[in-house]
Amino acid sequence: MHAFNLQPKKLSLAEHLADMAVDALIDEADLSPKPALVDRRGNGAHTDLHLGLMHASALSLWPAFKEMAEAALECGEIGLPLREALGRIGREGEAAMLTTTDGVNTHRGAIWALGLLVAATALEPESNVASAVTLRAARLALLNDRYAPQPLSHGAQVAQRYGVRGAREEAQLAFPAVTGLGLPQLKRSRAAGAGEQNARLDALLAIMTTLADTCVLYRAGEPGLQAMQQGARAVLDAGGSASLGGRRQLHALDQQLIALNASPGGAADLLAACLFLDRIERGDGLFPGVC
Ligand SMILES: CC(C)(COP(=O)(O)OP(=O)(O)OC[C@H]1O[C@@H](n2cnc3c(N)ncnc32)[C@H](O[C@H]2O[C@H](COP(=O)(O)OP(=O)(O)OP(=O)(O)O)[C@@H](O)[C@H]2O)[C@@H]1O)[C@@H](O)C(=O)NCCC(=O)NCCS
Ligand SMILES: Nc1ncnc2[nH]cnc12
Repeated sequence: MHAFNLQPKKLSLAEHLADMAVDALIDEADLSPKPALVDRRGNGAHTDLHLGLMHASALSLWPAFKEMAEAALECGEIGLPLREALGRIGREGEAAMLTTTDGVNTHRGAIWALGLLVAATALEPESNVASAVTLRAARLALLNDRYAPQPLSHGAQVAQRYGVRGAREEAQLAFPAVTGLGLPQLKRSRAAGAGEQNARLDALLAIMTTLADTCVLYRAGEPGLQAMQQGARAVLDAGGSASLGGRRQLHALDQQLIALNASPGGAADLLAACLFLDRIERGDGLFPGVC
């Protein structure tokens, strides 16, 4: 008989989904070199963020993601009770994040996107194709949470000023930047032989080519958004991040966005959503060992 039990603990579905959401956030944070974002090299365009803080923030969200999955399992269907439970848990998750980061907004958009996707997966784990999961998430996002405060957030200010779609609409439309751009690019770059890190960078860039990132608009206006979209397109047109030409364009984009103080935090959140959905689609350990 062994002194230690070496059998891995069986995870509940909710725990497993929370693990996958946190893993996606940590993989996003670690991915380097991302233009103007926090990564292994440094803080990008941020003075108040660093990699350790992004990791701590991601880990602080595990209980919220688990609770969101549990709420979905308990409710069992898309409806106002589940939407309002997710809103409450999301707000508590935001509070936990802000306590961990001493008030710095690290993952507000990610709580929203991944929270909806975790709940949508838990509702029907066998229906794990990205288009089906995002459709369920959209149906949840379309419901009106009566208890949601209506602060004049950065996203709301920018939406008023420029008439763009922000994080709410991205979810309500079933995450077109993820299913139409990020995920297909991730798969194309892998198929073309790019290494995993470069395939993920290409997926981020594909999202950046068209996203109305309200973080960029708030910090750097329309010139910042144009620089982000055109610069990301230039990297992909030059052969992507695995090619020498693409790498040069990526370096130029990083410099340009930092000079403009334009950090694509919304695109980073959607890359995390993309990595989460990729794992869900592949069923990475989702069913065996899960109780
Ligand atoms: C519905 C909400 C998403 C609120 O949305 P709204 O647009 O009103 O609010 P914002 O506070 O602006 O947050 C939106 C965050 O979403 C990310 N984002 C931006 N553009 C997009 C986009 N086009 N599509 C998808 N996602 C997008 C972005 O988050 C990232 O950036 C944050 C860091 O931003 P940064 O500007 O650097 O930092 P700040 O401190 O805010 O400003 P600076 O002073 O530094 O310039 C970081 O958090 C990333 O995650 C936007 O910030 C939703 O949040 C909501 O209603 N929540 C309530 C609770 C709830 O219902 N939860 C549901 C649980 S499922
Ligand atoms: N890596 C990152 N850098 C800055 N803001 C972010 N928001 C989400 N991920 C981010």
